[in-house]
Amino acid sequence: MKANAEEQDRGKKGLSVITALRRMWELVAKDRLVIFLAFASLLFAALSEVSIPHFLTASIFSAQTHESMTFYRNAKLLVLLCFISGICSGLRGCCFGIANMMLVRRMREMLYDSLLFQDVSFLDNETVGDLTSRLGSDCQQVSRVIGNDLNLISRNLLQATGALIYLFILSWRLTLSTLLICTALLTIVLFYGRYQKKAAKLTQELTASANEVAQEALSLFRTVRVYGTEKQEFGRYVNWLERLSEVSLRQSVAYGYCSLSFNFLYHSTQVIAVLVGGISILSGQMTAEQLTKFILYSEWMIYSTWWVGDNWSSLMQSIGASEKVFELMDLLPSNQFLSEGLKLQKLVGHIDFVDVSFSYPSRSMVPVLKQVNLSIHPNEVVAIIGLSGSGKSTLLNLLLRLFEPTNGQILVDGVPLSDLDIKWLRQNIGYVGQEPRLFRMDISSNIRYGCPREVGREEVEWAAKQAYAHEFISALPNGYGTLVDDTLLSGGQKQRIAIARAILRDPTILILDEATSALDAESEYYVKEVLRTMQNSSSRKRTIFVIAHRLSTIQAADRIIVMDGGRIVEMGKHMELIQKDGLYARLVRRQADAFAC
Ligand SMILES: Nc1ncnc2c1ncn2[C@@H]1O[C@H](COP(=O)(O)OP(=O)(O)OP(=O)(O)O)[C@@H](O)[C@H]1O
Repeated sequence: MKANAEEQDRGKKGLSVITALRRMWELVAKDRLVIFLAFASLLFAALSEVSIPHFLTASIFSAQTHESMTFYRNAKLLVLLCFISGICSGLRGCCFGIANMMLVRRMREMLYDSLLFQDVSFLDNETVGDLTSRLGSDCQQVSRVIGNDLNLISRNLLQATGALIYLFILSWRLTLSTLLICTALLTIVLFYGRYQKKAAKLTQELTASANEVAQEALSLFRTVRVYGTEKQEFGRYVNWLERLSEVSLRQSVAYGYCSLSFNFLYHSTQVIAVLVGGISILSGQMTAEQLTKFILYSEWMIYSTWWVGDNWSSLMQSIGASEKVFELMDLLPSNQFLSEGLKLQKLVGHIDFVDVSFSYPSRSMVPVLKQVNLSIHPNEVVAIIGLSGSGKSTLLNLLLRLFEPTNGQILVDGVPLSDLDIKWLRQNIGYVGQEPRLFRMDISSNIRYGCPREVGREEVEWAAKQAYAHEFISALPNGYGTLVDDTLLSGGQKQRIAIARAILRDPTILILDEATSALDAESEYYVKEVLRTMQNSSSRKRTIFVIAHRLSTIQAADRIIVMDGGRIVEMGKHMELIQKDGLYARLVRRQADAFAC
């Protein structure tokens, strides 16, 4: 409890600059050579740049006093300094750019890796739009830290320090006035930086929400069109944009105040320098050359101070954006990936649900499964039916270990599911979900997707034939090489590809979740045939679960399980259940009536 409270407290305060920079350093430390080279070239470039005004003024005044030797020496040094600063600046930019690229790449890699290994329930609390926004714009914003912010802060700090030392040598009195002005400027810019950090966090959140709304509407484009809600969706998006504009407006006003202060203070330095310096020249305490150098270096210093502050506020924005990214990166992977687990020599396909109860983490008070007891024999074909929401898919989700039972346990070949190597088990399960989704790749790759072994073209075609998908695939312009995505094929075609994908794995356990619901009557007949072939195949037997609303498919099962309100209420063969005249018989009658109508 205490640790939790501390964590929350830290979350509220936000990430400190040091902690954020340390985290970023850990990400790029492998390539520290590039970073050292970047800082070394930054040092040389800054030192040579800060020396240029001195030699520039010295050259001009030595020419005016006809000291040709001094003039040529200064001019040569000036050329050399220009070369050094040019080469080192180029090297600095290149090295910081590389470091930047490495930082953003590793950040995205680690964030994506962390997201992919979360529990399935993680997505109940986070939205896809928000997460892709973290991966995209937030990581991009953080990438400015090394290549831009730190680079420019260090460069300007070095130059300001060099200029300050030089100014003190020239006139400590004048320097104190410049220093006072710089301190005022820095205070203003630092306050502005703090404000920017907060504004950046808010901007990230609002951008993520806007993304989320747009992603939702675009992915449900057909629904939006059919219901004519384009204007409504546009309004939802614009609502977030308006809030974003308000924040940007406030940011712009703050920036305006900051620029105004800079201009005022900058010109004050010049006026003070000319007034005090002019009096000093008149009284013979200073030469015109010294005053020129002073004005050049004080300008340099005030500009550097401004840039340090400006880059500091940009750094604050980046750190603001990094908070949620690091938070997500720090999430521990799902327990399933933490331990190795057992791999059985051979999976037989005997499954026991023992007193299994379950409620979804996002609705922990609502029981979805209540003390389910069920024993499935190897090679048995089990059909699960029941009213919508009775818990059929949930039961099979638990077998796939997408969620853990709240109570009770599931045994596979007598071994608790939680003790098994889940990756190995899933390799032995073929799964066709309620709404099979296809990846944006060719059909052949879609069928091969996730297959644990190398498969050739013949095997892919064989699986497609088994799923009665070969014919329509061959009729496509590029056959198995046709690029598809989730929208290009009909529901039934997508389901047949998903069935081919499941068959290709040669699974011991096959799960078809409403696999026939999107198929036409002819395809449904073929799928029934697939089930029958698999059941009767002499070489390979499988335990098969089918959730289907079409009773014609279910009748072929060895056993029918009827669920209601998270419990198994009936179990048996078709005829037995019809004679029992319970829920199953009612469902059959209801479907028969529906067809008669
Ligand atoms: N991720 C989730 N978070 C919270 N509740 C959920 C989640 N998924 C499903 N539920 C709830 O669990 C209950 C059982 O859902 P389930 O999908 O298992 O039913 P089903 O019998 O397969 O229904 P259908 O035949 O309509 O697919 C439903 O009340 C549903 O609202």
